[in-house]
Amino acid sequence: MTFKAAECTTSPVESEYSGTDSLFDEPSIPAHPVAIRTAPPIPGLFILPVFLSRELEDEIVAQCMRLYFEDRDVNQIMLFGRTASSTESEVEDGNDESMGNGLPPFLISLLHHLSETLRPWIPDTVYDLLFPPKDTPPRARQAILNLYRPGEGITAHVDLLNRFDDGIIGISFRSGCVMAFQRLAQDEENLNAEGRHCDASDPDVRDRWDLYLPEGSIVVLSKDARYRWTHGIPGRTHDLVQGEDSADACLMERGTRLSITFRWLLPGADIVGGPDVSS
Ligand SMILES: O=C(O)CCC(=O)C(=O)O
Ligand SMILES: [Fe+2]
Repeated sequence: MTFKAAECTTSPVESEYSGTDSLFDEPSIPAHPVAIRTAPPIPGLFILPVFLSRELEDEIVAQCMRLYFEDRDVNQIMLFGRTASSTESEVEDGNDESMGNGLPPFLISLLHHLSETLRPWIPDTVYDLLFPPKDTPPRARQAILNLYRPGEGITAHVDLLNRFDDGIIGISFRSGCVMAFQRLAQDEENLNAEGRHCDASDPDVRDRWDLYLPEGSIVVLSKDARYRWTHGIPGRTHDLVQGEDSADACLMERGTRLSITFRWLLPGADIVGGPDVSS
């Protein structure tokens, strides 16, 4: 039996975990949690209910493949912008220097698009982290392009604290995947100290959440989601995901996924020294 993208299981998946033998004959799908489609209650984590248009997605993927991945055996590209600030008139004229100065024009256009798209969906405080108001001390942006073949993922990590500032935007192209969030041990200790961990009736008190990032989706990591939880992508060929309109879980086959992640470099971190060991 093969699974097509977005094909749903015919039987509802009743437990939180898929069975290893009951639903599927082959390929065998290891047990893993059913991923949710809306942001879990992690402060600072947002997944937008709007997606990139197919045309924009096609255009960006074509540029990335042609410029960075075709004919090269690489799966990650880091691009660094230049430190820039902008004046009010530049912002008004749409020539906002801070948007992505030094990054390739198609990524600057994408940032402009994101700045419009994100505004209605996230609180102002988070929006300002991503698209700072004028007079904010200048910083440089980094764009990281990751290409994942089916079965590949990224180890759970917190983006480097001494290199990147708060406010991260991630966009998924061509395929969805599950992003798993795990509470850091230190945060768990805080919860225990507050007695919240003992409250089994509180469905929000969990140490792990699996969130599905569909193709064309935009996710924002800030505050706790950026600093107090790890994020990672389990290396799998299929993801078990909450159904869109019903409670039934769907088995989603992964295709090759390109992600673009925008982050702010901390002052001084744009002087790149050694290799980035953990994202
Ligand atoms: O591919 C993604 O969406 C996540 C990438 C990521 O977490 C990173 O590069 O730090
Ligand atoms: Fe990351």
